[in-house]
Amino acid sequence: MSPEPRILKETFTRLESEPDKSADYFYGRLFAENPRLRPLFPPAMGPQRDRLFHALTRIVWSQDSPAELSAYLAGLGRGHRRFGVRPEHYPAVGAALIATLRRFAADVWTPEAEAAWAAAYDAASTAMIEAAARDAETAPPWWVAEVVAHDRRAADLAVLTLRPGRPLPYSPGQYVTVQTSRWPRVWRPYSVANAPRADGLLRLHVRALPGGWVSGALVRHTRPGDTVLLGPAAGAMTLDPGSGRDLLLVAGGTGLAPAKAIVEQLALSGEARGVRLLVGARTRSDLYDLADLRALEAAHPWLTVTAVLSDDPRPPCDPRPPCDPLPPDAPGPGGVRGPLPDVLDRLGGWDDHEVYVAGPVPMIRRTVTALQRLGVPLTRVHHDLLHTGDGPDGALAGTPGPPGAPGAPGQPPARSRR
Ligand SMILES: NC(=O)C1=CN([C@@H]2O[C@H](COP(=O)(O)OP(=O)(O)OC[C@H]3O[C@@H](n4cnc5c(N)ncnc54)[C@H](O)[C@@H]3O)[C@@H](O)[C@H]2O)C=CC1
Repeated sequence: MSPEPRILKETFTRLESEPDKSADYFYGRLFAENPRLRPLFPPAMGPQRDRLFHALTRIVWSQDSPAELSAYLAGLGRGHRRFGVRPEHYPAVGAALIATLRRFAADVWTPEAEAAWAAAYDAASTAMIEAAARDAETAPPWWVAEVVAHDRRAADLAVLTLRPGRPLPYSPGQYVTVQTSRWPRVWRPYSVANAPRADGLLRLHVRALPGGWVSGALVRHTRPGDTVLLGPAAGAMTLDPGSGRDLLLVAGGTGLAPAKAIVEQLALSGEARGVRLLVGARTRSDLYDLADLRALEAAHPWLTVTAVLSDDPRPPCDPRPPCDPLPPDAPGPGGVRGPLPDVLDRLGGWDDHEVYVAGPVPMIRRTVTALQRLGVPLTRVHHDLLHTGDGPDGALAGTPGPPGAPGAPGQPPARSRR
């Protein structure tokens, strides 16, 4: 290893040990010296701190993997276009970052450390600026989209259909960020729930979180005819074109959205791959899309959908067929009881499958750990740790963790709906 990554990691650990204080110092300094930059940031800075540390962590720990670092920085550069960030803003951020490191890593700070950070920041900002410039040649910084349908499936859940004013390219499994007129400069990630269509329509599954700014606005205060802004598509939870393996899709709650987009992609492509979709919900009434899923299952013999209820008051059953089915009033047979990560081993062998996992962050982490225990190589487990954490203090734009890792360092805990 060249000395620079070692120095970056050693000094960065000092910031990691005091994340709140160092982030406060960083932003305090940045805005005191550059007040014109404050309007580029959202009103509540708590979430921004998480994003800063997440990005720095990725940059520092990817120094030894240039291809991964370069892909990450390109995405970051493209994503920053929607905030109105311009090339001339970068030096001020770099100066505040180095001042923060100088202070919080004082015990290990040397001229070599200063030079290593200056070089790393210069390389990172150049990569971001260049990626943003390339992106600007073909894509807008954001898309204006009209809400063409708003299907309220429950008091706290809606399926929105959006029509972007111009085509928004994405792959099934990816997410877009959304801004509503109620909360300027506040963006939250939502997975697209359908494969790309000729008419360009996108569907989003949105659960209003308690105190959720954007999710509450989208579920309770949005009507057909309203407009929202969409950021560019991102995320690594996409089908591997080189793999013909059967798929296991593990979807918790609105984590169903990307799984459904992948199912639609396979239905359109005609690829002959078996797909097992496990749809996790707390209770039967939380299975907000089961009727649609049963219709897909009836239309495609390669698809098996199994509902998994974690908080059902009735006792669990043995899920091996013939399993105690969901009661007759449920929209279909074959339900299983238990937490999603815990039922995996009872439902089959997955070590030869390609697995996609989406849902609450703790569920993803536990599922990835369970799959690892069951012998699935981490290179075949795909997830994005998409964390809406919607609200004044809980937002973190979804960013993928390192391939196969159950959780990227620096991720804050998920907020529970309970
Ligand atoms: N690409 C992705 O990963 C996506 C993630 N999401 C996230 O999924 C979440 C969905 O929220 P809701 O619909 O309210 O889901 P929910 O809270 O109703 O939970 C859905 C399922 O996850 C399980 N679960 C929840 N917490 C768990 C834990 N700590 N350990 C194990 N299992 C757990 C539940 O038992 C249930 O089966 C949101 O946080 C959203 O940000 C949503 C869309 C896409």
